[in-house]
Amino acid sequence: MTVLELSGLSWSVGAVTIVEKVDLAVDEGEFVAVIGPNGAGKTSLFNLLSGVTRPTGGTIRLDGADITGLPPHRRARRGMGRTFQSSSVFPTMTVSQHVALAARAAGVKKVADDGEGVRSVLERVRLGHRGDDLAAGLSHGDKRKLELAMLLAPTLDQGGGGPRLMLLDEPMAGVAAEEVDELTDVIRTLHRTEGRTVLMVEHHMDILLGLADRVAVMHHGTLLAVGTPDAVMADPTVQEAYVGEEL
Ligand SMILES: Nc1ncnc2c1ncn2[C@@H]1O[C@H](COP(=O)(O)OP(=O)(O)OP(=O)(O)O)[C@@H](O)[C@H]1O
Repeated sequence: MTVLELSGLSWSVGAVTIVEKVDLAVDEGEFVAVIGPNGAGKTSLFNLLSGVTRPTGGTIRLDGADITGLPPHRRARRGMGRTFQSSSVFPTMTVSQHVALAARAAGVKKVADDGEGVRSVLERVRLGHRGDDLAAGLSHGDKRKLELAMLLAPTLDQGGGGPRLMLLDEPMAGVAAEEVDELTDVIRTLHRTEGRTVLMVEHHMDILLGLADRVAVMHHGTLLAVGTPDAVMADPTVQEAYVGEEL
């Protein structure tokens, strides 16, 4: 079943077209990676998907319903959650307090910082042992895990299942090489074991092998190619787009 469907999705600022006529259908439980050279329009596409910016053309459908004009919080209520490219944790708050705050901000009542709900969410992202620590002391990899926990938190009162569709904007950015495997594992679990649909912006193809079902390549705002990681890597037009950059 198609969860997310983009048709002719476009975004221009003045005379500059930044996202141009993107067509993409994502099935339930699928993992689609969005890659592309710097400035290709990946984050702009995510901003359109999450409702941070309004498209100047085209439509976005979630579970068949047109959500093109809905603000971010209404999309969140329909099961869409998003992380941002830059890390957004507060250094002077503890890890548990972050999760509780994210839950309260989404309207979950009676959330205890040290409660069972918060603990179980932290365990799912492998931060169960860090609940009382200040976020300032976390490594980049652990900060990214905390952001994932905060994405799950708004559904704490319904078992903490989290959004059915997760949009992850470069979750590996700034993460040390030795932490990448574990973070990849956490994301894989959220996807496979929990049956969640994931869209993820990622620069490094090697991370996506074994994680993504399909890879969508953006270039100059358009979708250049969509296919399995192997097919996309072997595509001469993709290789050409990446000249001078590592695929
Ligand atoms: N609000 C805006 N106004 C004008 N131009 C913008 C705006 N937002 C983004 N752009 C431009 O649109 C293009 C795409 O930017 P975007 O951040 O979406 O690319 P990206 O693929 O995510 O890049 P990176 O890999 O470097 O994060 C860039 O040339 C950027 O300068």
